[in-house]
Amino acid sequence: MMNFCSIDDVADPIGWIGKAIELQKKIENGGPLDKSGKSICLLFFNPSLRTRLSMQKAAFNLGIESFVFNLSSEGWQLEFEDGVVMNGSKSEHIVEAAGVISSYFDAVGIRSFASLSDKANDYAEQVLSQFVKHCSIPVVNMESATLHPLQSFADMITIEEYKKVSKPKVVLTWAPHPKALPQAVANSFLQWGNQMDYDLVVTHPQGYDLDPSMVGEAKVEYDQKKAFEGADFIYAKNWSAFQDANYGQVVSQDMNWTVNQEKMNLTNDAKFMHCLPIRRNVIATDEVLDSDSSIIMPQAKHRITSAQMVLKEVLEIK
Ligand SMILES: NCCC[C@H](NC(=O)CCC(=O)O)C(=O)O
Ligand SMILES: NC(=O)OP(=O)(O)O
Repeated sequence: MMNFCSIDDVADPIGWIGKAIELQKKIENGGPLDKSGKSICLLFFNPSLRTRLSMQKAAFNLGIESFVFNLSSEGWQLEFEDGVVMNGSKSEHIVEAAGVISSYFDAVGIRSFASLSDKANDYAEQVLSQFVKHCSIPVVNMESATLHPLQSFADMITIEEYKKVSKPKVVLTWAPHPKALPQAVANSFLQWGNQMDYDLVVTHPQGYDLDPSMVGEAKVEYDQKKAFEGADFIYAKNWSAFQDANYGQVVSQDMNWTVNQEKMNLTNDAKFMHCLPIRRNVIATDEVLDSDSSIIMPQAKHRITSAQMVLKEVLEIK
């Protein structure tokens, strides 16, 4: 066994340099791996279970090597502003970080939630757009400040699989939560839902109106019970306030908005959906989550489907 702690550990340093130059040629010609030779970097500024594991499983299914990097706990603190004098706490600029990642991998996935304090930066997608600007490889959104398209794509696949009518009534309902959460999942669900042949409704208490450009043609209904009538799909999600005056704040924790069986009985035998993780008996009751109407497990399983499709497309895998 050998260590590699200093040059003292290398018997033939000059020979190693020759060998390393040969290896570099192999790496440039598609890598020494006998699989697709493709690799992705999955960068996380925030926690994840489904996104991380479904991306890794999808990569595995495609013969792609995935490298997970929990940047906020393990990496250098990144500077995203241009032209700053970097004499504070931030050690590395996005320009170099993105450049290095681009030179190592074939694609990069980024998870970076909203700050919920700076609406302008969040809705300008400061972090994601800086990666897109400075990376020379495809960037995959693994939930950004305002959008979660891998989730919404999986949601649409799930609705397609379970719908019993050609134009289902799909209801996105706000539900209470103890913490301030981003609007990304709701925004993205509405963006994708607007592209489908759905009777699309969004219901929430006053004060939780979403960005009108995300709501699009969806009907806004402030009476949750009315919204549930005749629904084929109930999609529950919490989000914090979008309005300027109280952006990112919890303006209501009204437990009357929890999805329960009594409300599900108002629907057209609707299927219940949620992106997970879910707070049981806050967002929805155990009774709903453990009922036959709940399709949260197949929905989560389709995260692999959506991830695999996206990786195939961005990496042009035939
Ligand atoms: N990726 C799916 C949802 C992620 C995030 N939820 C959360 O942070 C929930 C955390 C909690 O329940 O403590 C959100 O709402 O955007
Ligand atoms: N739904 C979702 O994105 O789950 P994770 O946050 O666990 O990745």
